[in-house]
Amino acid sequence: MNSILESFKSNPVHDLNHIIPLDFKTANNLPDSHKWTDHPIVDPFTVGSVPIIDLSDPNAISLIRHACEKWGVFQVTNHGIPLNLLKQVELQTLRLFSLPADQKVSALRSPDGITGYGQPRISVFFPKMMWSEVFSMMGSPMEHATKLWPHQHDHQANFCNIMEEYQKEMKKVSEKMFKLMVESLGVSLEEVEWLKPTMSCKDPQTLLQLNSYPVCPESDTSRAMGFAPHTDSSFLTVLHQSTTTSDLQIFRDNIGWMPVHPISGALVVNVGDLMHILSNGQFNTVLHRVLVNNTHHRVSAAYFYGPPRDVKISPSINLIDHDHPPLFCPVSWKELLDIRAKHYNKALDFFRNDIVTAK
Ligand SMILES: C=C1C[C@]23C[C@@]1(O)CC[C@H]2[C@@]12CCC[C@@](C)(C(=O)O1)[C@H]2[C@@H]3C(=O)O
Ligand SMILES: O=C(O)CCC(=O)C(=O)O
Ligand SMILES: [Fe+2]
Repeated sequence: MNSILESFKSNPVHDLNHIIPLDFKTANNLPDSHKWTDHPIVDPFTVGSVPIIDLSDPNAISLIRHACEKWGVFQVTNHGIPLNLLKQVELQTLRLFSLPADQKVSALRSPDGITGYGQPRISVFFPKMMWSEVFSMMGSPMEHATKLWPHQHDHQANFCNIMEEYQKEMKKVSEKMFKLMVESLGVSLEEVEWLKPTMSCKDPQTLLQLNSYPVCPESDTSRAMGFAPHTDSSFLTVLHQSTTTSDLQIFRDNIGWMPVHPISGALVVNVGDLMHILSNGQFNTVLHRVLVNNTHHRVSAAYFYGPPRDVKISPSINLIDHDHPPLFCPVSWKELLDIRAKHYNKALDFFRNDIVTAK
């Protein structure tokens, strides 16, 4: 079974120190284990800002194409997700991460698991720990909710209902964004046949991850890292971020790091590695990171949208000709994750036709 769950089983995290987060509530300074070297911030006013696309704009498709090519990220408005649901997700997220540490640890992600509470998966690639904690789910989070709130059945049910409803809405909006991106490339939807209603066994693989960045106790927050630089491996990621601070940043070649300022009600859409492959390198998989602040507890909800199990992604035949040979060989999401588990952000090179790399 070529699914992303299998990838986690075959690449377990051996060191519990990379799964169990710090007890942020009791930390009154930034421990050495969490001190990173300085990472300078670029002045946002000199370099433009991440495109904002209104989905009801008649030019939305060409704006999406431009944003995916030049930025690899954009913010969408008029996406159809009820604002009240976004608020509810944010409140439930704050509530979950405000629980005592031992209660959160009772729902710990297992070393070879994908769902539950813990540190970001990429922690194993860095010598320093991140100032963050995450909770991931695929479908109903009930199994974990019963551990988080063992005596509060109402709360378990509330949490699960909101998260399930949110995943349903995210699936719809991700599918919409995926179709718009594919269409904007001039690629026929026939090619991505698993989107057809008749192919119900070919469901996309998805994951919802709630991220928490507690208030940093140090005044010089530049020594802490909320989420280390990475690209997402999915086709695309739809992110809801709390509006309190501008800690999410993207990296642009020849410019540097720049912020993705939160806009109330808007969703951030990241192009991921698999979309970079499908577009034969035309769409840019965006490198991003999260800083921390010393005033607000920041939360976000990231929905990763990828192909069904066993489906191999390769550059679209519509984008290939004599002058544009396929840059990548076919790869499933699981195969990409297997290589990322060992080689992290260098993984894409392993599937490039013009680079021979030993796996
Ligand atoms: C669906 C997935 C995307 C992800 C790997 C995973 O299988 C589960 C965790 C996801 C996540 C979330 C934070 C950033 C990221 C790079 C990570 O380490 O874990 C992504 C993974 C990814 O995009 O490869
Ligand atoms: O918290 C954020 O804004 C981004 C989190 C992120 O990049 C991720 O979950 O992959
Ligand atoms: Fe990400």
